[in-house]
Amino acid sequence: MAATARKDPLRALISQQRSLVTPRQWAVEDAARTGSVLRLLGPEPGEGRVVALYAARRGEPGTALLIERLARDGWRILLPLLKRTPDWAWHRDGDPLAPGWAGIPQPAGPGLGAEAIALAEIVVAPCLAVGLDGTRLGTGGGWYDRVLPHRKPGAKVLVLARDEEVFHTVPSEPHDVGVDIVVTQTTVRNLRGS
Ligand SMILES: Nc1nc2c(c(=O)[nH]1)N(C=O)[C@@H](CNc1ccc(C(=O)N[C@@H](CCC(=O)O)C(=O)O)cc1)CN2
Ligand SMILES: Nc1ncnc2c1ncn2[C@@H]1O[C@H](COP(=O)(O)OP(=O)(O)OP(=O)(O)O)[C@@H](O)[C@H]1O
Repeated sequence: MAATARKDPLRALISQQRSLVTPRQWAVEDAARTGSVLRLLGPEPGEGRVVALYAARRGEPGTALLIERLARDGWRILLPLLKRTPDWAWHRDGDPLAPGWAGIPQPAGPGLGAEAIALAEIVVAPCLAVGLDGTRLGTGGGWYDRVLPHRKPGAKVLVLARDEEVFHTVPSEPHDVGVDIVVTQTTVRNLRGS
């Protein structure tokens, strides 16, 4: 079966599993993933360093606490603007986020263009599933596959996932962009030995 046809059943399975996770369980897991990412980025303040994150909606590995902590540590934060064509806007500590496409929180703007991702040294991307070979299964819009090629050379792509969403490999197509780091509630994996 073609990869594209194998993606949807896996998306449905993971979405079903995620729908069974209680708010309490999300909070515990999110706290663990947040701690791991903060440790990975190092103890010193970000001081103007740039990270591109996603603003999670309910039912995705959370980023609210991570965004808050990074902003307070001085990191400059890029968040997606939820148009079909990828775009980014700055998010400053305390700025309100309003629900956009599919209820995902988004900053007010202005849009900086897809290429703004090139400012970031690390990109925290959403996934539904991830392979230890670096394959990533997203929600199906191709948004990250279109924007990640604009990232700075050497910028790491990190995904947040649940333990049961990590496989040896997941269905992928030539346009799919690989992942460097996988953070779950129990593990941090550097996939490219860097
Ligand atoms: N939390 C989270 N953020 C994320 C993603 C995600 O999966 N989860 N994305 C994962 O890829 C990207 C968003 N993907 C998108 C895919 C399609 C459209 C879209 O079709 N927008 C319409 C309607 C806009 C509206 O209603 O305001 C359009 O532009 O016509 C928007 C965003 C980036 N941010
Ligand atoms: N670089 C690209 N340029 C144009 N179209 C693309 C590109 N990457 C992906 N697409 C298109 O986007 C659609 C969805 O791709 P795919 O199923 O890989 O999304 P995804 O990786 O799950 O989603 P996302 O990247 O938003 O998390 C496909 O029809 C694909 O052809």
